[in-house]
Amino acid sequence: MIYTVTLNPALDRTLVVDRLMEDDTVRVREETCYAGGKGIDVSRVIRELGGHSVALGFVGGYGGSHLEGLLINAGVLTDFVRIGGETRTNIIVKEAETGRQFVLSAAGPEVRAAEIGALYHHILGLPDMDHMVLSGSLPRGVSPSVYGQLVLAARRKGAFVVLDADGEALREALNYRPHCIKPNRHELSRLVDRDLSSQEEIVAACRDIHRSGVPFVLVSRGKEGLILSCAEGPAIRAVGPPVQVDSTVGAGDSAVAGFVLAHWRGQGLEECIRLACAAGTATAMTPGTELCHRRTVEEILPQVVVEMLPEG
Ligand SMILES: Nc1ncnc2c1ncn2[C@@H]1O[C@H](COP(=O)(O)OP(=O)(O)OP(=O)(O)O)[C@@H](O)[C@H]1O
Ligand SMILES: O=P(O)(O)OC[C@@]1(O)O[C@H](CO)[C@@H](O)[C@@H]1O
Repeated sequence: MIYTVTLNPALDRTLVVDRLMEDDTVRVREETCYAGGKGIDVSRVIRELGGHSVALGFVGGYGGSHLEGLLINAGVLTDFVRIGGETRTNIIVKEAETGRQFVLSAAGPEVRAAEIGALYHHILGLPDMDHMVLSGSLPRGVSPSVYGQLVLAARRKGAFVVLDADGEALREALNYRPHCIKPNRHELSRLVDRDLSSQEEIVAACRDIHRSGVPFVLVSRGKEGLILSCAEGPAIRAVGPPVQVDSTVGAGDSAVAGFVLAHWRGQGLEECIRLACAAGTATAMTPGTELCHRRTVEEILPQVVVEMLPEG
């Protein structure tokens, strides 16, 4: 089974307006609400692509019940720990006239130490853990060392662990050797403490990370696709076809979902990065925080160009 962990889930509410204006009523033309947060997005895309996972993490209050209900309706299995605080709502405002999009990300509830302990023990007791995806920002009250502890727990249970985090949380977790991390270029630059722009610089940074015991680094690069750097063997690059982009929110999570699902199915690394790229590209074509559609992913899949990079 694939498990995903979202420590700070969110209801993602997208409001479409004609144009934001000061000192006047701005009417909302359309409104959508999805269960969000990075690990939850991964679970939703895995389901859309025909796979199964269990979404873990913290939910609380009416927002938490709403989020859980949305996931159940979407056919996503859930096994959350309930907390005293209220699950956050993130607001995305899209201006129909200009195409501009504003993402307002809420801090979310404070999580108590006892609640973190409950999640940790819950994870230790889970059966059949093949893959574990740890994704997203940390809620208030949770120390940056938490991902390291969760990586360790999942590794002890024999899982292949994928981590999509940033800053101190990512840096600390590397000591516990997740099998794969998924930074974008900016996250990778922060991690190695130097500016990375060219493909060669990115691959060299990944090589540094392999030396700390992480066998795979999947770097997402927006419309330039993805690079999968492997501790053993050449790096692989995937680039999708040109598409009409609407909103890239959730594209990175969709790429993680494609990679993990293909890996869970036992497919080779080239097929894993191909599905990652197709899912990310298909999500970039949907509005707001809507994620990819299976039919679009299947159309894009054969158009993704996958190639081995020369070893340097
Ligand atoms: N503008 C785009 N055009 C085509 N494909 C895109 C575009 N943006 C993203 N993608 C696809 O989605 C993948 C993941 O996107 P991106 O690199 O933006 O991840 P990210 O920065 O982690 O995103 P987020 O944190 O918003 O989920 C890319 O590697 C690419 O395959
Ligand atoms: O605040 P975090 O945890 O970094 O990210 C949360 C979030 O922006 O990530 C997803 C898109 O990647 C959205 O569903 C959600 O609102």
